[in-house]
Amino acid sequence: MNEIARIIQAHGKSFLVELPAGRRYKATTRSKKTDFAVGDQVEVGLLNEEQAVIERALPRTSLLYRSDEWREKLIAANVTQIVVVLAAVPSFYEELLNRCLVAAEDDDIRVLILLNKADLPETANARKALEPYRQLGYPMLELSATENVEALWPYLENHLSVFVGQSGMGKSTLVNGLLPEARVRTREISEALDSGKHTTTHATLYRLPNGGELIDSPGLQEFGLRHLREDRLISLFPELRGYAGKCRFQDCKHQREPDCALIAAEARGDILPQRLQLLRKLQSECKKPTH
Ligand SMILES: Nc1nc2c(ncn2[C@@H]2O[C@H](COP(=O)(O)OP(=O)(O)OP(=O)(O)O)[C@@H](O)[C@H]2O)c(=O)[nH]1
Ligand SMILES: [Zn+2]
Repeated sequence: MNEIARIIQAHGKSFLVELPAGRRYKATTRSKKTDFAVGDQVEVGLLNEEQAVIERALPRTSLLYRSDEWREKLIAANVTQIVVVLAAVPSFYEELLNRCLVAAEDDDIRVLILLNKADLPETANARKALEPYRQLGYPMLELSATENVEALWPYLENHLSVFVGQSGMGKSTLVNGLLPEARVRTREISEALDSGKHTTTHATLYRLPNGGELIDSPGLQEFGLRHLREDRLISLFPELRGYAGKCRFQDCKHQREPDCALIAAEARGDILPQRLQLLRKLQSECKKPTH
């Protein structure tokens, strides 16, 4: 008899799935099909006490992935909130933050910008750099994972959240602070699946005591968004979308065309140069609409 399970770890072609009551199985796929992600609800057939086969994924409410010229990589499925983890040290890439914001808008996912390492004096500058994003309406929280993570709990309630951020921003430290026991347990499982290799390079889903769930994803240096449709891009920038269709030329690329509404808005200081810059960059990276 088939059961519905949740993928809680993905290791290439092998997966760890969990039934609602908590029982875990190593799972493989029937065919070569491996495009399943942590967070997926899947129908599985149980082979024995330890092993299962994934038959298919149930429809997803969201799918977060990155793509570049060569490949696509699934990050997480069914996520309802992206927690972008940033810190002043090592310094964060503002473009990566912006790419997360765009990806979240595309999938209708909520965002929380989490400025970690609040104990460091450098945090004052990072806070200043992030102020424009707060003004755009993105919720922001500042804390120190090594000191106290309590302030994060209310944001995680009733969400399937994913931690996204560059290496070194403190994602693992946050998970340790939130769930000291779960983390150790998962590392053991992870090592078993990987036949003893010590690794923390896999996304893992944790159930939270308050009803939410949390996915800790490996550090991200790049967030390719080639899969976004070029004609939808401007709508993924909440403060830019109002300018759509207001340029002199209908097919304006907002580069140096005369009477471009976006260039004018930037000159007035109404929009952030780095946001317009990313829009332009994505326009040249992304999928052309097919009519
Ligand atoms: N001062 C300070 N250091 C922190 C804080 N949180 C994490 N760190 C340190 O930052 C470093 C990186 O933390 P990790 O939790 O390993 O970072 P990560 O984001 O999980 O990195 P990857 O596993 O590479 O993706 C470690 O040395 C932590 O001790 C904090 O709140 N304050
Ligand atoms: Zn324009």
